[in-house]
Amino acid sequence: QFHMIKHEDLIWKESLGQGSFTHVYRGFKTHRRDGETHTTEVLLKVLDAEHKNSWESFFEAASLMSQISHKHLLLVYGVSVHKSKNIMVQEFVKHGALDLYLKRSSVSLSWKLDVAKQLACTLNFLEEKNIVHGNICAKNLLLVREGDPNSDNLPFIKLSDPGISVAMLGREVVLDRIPWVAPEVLDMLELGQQSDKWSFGTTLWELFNGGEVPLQRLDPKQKQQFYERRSQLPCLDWTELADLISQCMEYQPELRPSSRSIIRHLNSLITSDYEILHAAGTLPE
Ligand SMILES: N#Cc1ccc(Nc2nc(N)cc(-n3cnc(CCO)c3)n2)cc1
Repeated sequence: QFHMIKHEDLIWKESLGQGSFTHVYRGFKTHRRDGETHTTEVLLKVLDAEHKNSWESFFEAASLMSQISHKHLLLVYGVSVHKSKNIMVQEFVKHGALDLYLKRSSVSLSWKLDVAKQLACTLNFLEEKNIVHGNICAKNLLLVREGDPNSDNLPFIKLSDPGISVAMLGREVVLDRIPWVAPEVLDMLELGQQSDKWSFGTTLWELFNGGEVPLQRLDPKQKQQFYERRSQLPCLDWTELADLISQCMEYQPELRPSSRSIIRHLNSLITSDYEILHAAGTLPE
């Protein structure tokens, strides 16, 4: 169910960082069509050699993304296997991962709210297809278009592939995914429809906290205790949004809101008055 790309058709450029058990590089893929050679800029995601036994999960994640197409889902061109290297070839997204972008840039409240709505629509699309992503986080949101503060053209994001499934990762790595991984997944290592809602809540927190890494200073043990004590992330000063985050990060999966009600909640948030008050430094009590 995959387009196989020949290794010699790949051109490797600089390393762009890493995910769980993977390294990512900028690159190009060449393909010939009616006698002409075309090159397309791509993102090359390489599975680390020492984790090559996770290659099924690695490609399963990619095939999930290529079986369905949606404007907010990253395009996967195919895979390339060469000697012991497993490579996923995906569209290169101009502005990279959202977590880094948020750390570097200041964006308006309406910018953030628009990104949140795009992610909520994507969550709804996946829910209607009964597909569980399993790794929703700001690092896996890619910024196709920046949108600029002055004019009103808005940002555009795409959700990346989920990567190696949480069931294949070691306990240490799963603990380190607290607070994105839903509490029930930690126990039974089984992803359910509702677990994406929890991760959505954490991603909203990242989005409205300037890309700050939640619970960054906690070690795996303390992160485990965070869940054992049913703790919540520090709440934002925008109460209506903080309410949505805590609804999504409800410890009982069945109490989390449907993606449709998440969309309704986001559409009901008015940024204008809040933005003015926030700028003025006087927050509504
Ligand atoms: N400076 C800069 C810059 C960096 C990257 C991109 N583009 C891009 N496109 C993708 N499809 C995936 C990623 N990507 C980045 N980090 C991961 C691993 C964590 O998910 C995936 N980056 C564009 C500009």
